[in-house]
Amino acid sequence: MGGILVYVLHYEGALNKNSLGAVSEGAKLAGELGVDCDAVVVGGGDLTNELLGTLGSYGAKKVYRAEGAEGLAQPVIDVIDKVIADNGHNYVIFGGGLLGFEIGAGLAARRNAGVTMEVTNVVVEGGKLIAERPILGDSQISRSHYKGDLGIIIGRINAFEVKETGGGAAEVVDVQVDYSPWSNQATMVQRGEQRGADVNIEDADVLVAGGRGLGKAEGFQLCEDLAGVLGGAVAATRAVVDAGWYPYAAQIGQTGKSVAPKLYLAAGISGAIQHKVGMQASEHIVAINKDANAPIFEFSDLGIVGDLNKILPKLTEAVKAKKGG
Ligand SMILES: Cc1cc2nc3c(=O)[nH]c(=O)nc-3n(C[C@H](O)[C@H](O)[C@H](O)COP(=O)(O)OP(=O)(O)OC[C@H]3O[C@@H](n4cnc5c(N)ncnc54)[C@H](O)[C@@H]3O)c2cc1C
Repeated sequence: MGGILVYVLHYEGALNKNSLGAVSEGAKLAGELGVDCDAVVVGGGDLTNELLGTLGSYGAKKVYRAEGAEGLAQPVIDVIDKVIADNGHNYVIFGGGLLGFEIGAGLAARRNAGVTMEVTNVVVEGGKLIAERPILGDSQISRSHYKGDLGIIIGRINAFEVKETGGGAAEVVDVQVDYSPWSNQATMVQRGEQRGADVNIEDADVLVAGGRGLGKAEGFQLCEDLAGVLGGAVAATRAVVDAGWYPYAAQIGQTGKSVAPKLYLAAGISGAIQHKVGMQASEHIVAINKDANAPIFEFSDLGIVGDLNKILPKLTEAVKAKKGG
């Protein structure tokens, strides 16, 4: 039986955290199947043996390295296609994200494989992988069985936990690829930089989340002030991200990130199911909403009915005073 191959994204000499989660998950599953988990990377000179060797500590046995354009789907599809043709992997795992969707879909078409996206859990049954994904507003779980030689699994962002296994350096294997004539027709013109994109909301113990109740983009200053004194970070609902008030990197929920901080303070957020699924695992949930019937109060530990414009600055001052500043 072939092994599991995981695509690893990188940017400016650093490996992507979601991809490390996918490698950790792939290694765990490979252990249960009795096969190897390998990784594949595409890029240029910053992909050193030293950097790629570190994937061994997340459970990767070999790392296949191809020189090519990073950040575009078609060249990566060519590379993965070649690695599978040469080594017979039966599953490919992606950590998620738009590029993962595009590569996974292209690879499925190229190799006539099954593909499941937004996967939150993978289990081994009868020597095969089964991908599970929430459906119908996350109220049910759908299970994908794969027939044929290849199954493609695209995770939901942050669904797979990063785990170091303590393994030694992975072996780096260079792959020569004849790119398809169309694969290098597109070039990366610019990578978007987003305000707040550098904030790591998954690792914050305290999140102050803002919704449409903030009224306007500038309203986020109230959340940033409170998050600042609490040593936390700022999160957002899809409604405000879609409105351009805050970057997508901070979006919590079904189509954003899933978080589990010690404290999740929701200001001006109604508590829609699609938001709830991304934050309900928080240890303590505090909600501020002017509507006493807002759904968020149904799953909050503490609810404050009132105007956030008055409450947030007072909270910030109170925390500052308590800290003696
Ligand atoms: C397929 C799909 C996927 C989705 N994915 C996501 C997702 O990942 N994440 C997500 O968040 N949403 C998602 N949504 C959208 C979701 O359904 C809701 O529309 C969204 O979460 C609402 O955002 P909100 O709470 O900011 O806005 P609203 O629902 O408009 O709520 C604003 C709240 O602010 C309160 N308010 C107003 N003024 C004040 C004030 N001065 N003081 C205090 N409170 C005030 C109001 O009472 C209200 O409860 C998705 C929807 C679909 C269909």
